[in-house]
Amino acid sequence: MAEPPVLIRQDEVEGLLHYKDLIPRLEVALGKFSKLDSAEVIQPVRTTVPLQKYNGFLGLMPAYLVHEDILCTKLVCFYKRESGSTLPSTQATVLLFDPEYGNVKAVMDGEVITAKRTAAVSAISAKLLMPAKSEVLTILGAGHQALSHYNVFTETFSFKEVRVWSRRKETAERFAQSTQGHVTVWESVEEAVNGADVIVTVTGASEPVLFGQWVKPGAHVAAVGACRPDWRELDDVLMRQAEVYVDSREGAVAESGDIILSGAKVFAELGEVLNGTRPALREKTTVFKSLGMGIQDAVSAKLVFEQWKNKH
Ligand SMILES: NC(=O)C1=CN([C@@H]2O[C@H](COP(=O)(O)OP(=O)(O)OC[C@H]3O[C@@H](n4cnc5c(N)ncnc54)[C@H](O)[C@@H]3O)[C@@H](O)[C@H]2O)C=CC1
Ligand SMILES: O=C([O-])C1=[NH+]CCC1
Repeated sequence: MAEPPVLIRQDEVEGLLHYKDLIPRLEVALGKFSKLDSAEVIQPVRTTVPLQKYNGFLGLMPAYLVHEDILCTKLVCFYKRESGSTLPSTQATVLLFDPEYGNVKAVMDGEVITAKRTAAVSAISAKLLMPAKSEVLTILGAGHQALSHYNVFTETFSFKEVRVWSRRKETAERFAQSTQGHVTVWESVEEAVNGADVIVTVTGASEPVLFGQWVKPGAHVAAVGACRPDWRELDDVLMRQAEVYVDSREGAVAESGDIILSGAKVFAELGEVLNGTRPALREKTTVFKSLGMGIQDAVSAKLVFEQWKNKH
């Protein structure tokens, strides 16, 4: 009979999941995904169950990586929160299975995984697409994703200046106090992104907060929020003037309001760039529209479980 699943708590996941291990595995997984070989990677577009009464959704995100034999699903609830709300906007749990028998090997916290794998994929996009000499990073939003993006972007690259904007100045100030390095707080998005080489949008907005007219030509935008077909973070001008990269085309055309409502064309998946089948147009203005993928959770969960087993 199978062993009962181990339970891996949030603080343990935090200590076990490191960007230096995670980024190379995510790059391999994204590349495999973009080869569109269903004998290698199986990942349906996430199923969402609306929670109308609470302004949220339950997302089911299964994935199977055949060669690595990783079978996993994440269950994630995400919500549109009013300004000043203290309720979390994302809650997640990850289940790692034994694919041969079907038993669950591990149940683990999914919040750290979601924060770190999303930020790591944005860092991969920046590595491929940001201008060669990038000095200024602006983060729009000051929540969980803002912090994980700050951490991986400052660990991976050397920006001369990091700026933050949030719709409440106090939140941006609290964020700036919580980071290891110096972060400047800006009161308007227009000023915060002026001259920025890399812009990360990690807000809970459902209307555009970043407008193309403010974005420096050639800048790279990693757009992480707005993951419903009627939600936006970026305006039509930016979406149409930029070369648009995505994690999954199938996911993007089903779920991204920024893509669907602007009519922007998807230029490439990150995995296609990693595979060398589509170019990285670094000299152009680029948007990486991130929606999040089950395979990203799957490789993260495998890594956490491996590290956990090494310690027990
Ligand atoms: N692409 C992906 O893989 C993932 C995307 N997300 C999305 O990333 C976004 C940020 O997530 P978290 O940092 O976990 O949330 P959080 O609640 O910790 O932070 C959200 C931030 O956005 C700001 N915000 C909320 N509503 C806003 C509005 N209408 N206009 C401007 N700013 C607003 C808040 O003040 C806060 O600074 C959310 O949209 C979430 O759904 C989350 C996980 C994965
Ligand atoms: O990939 C993910 O976990 C999510 N994408 C949008 C909200 C949660």
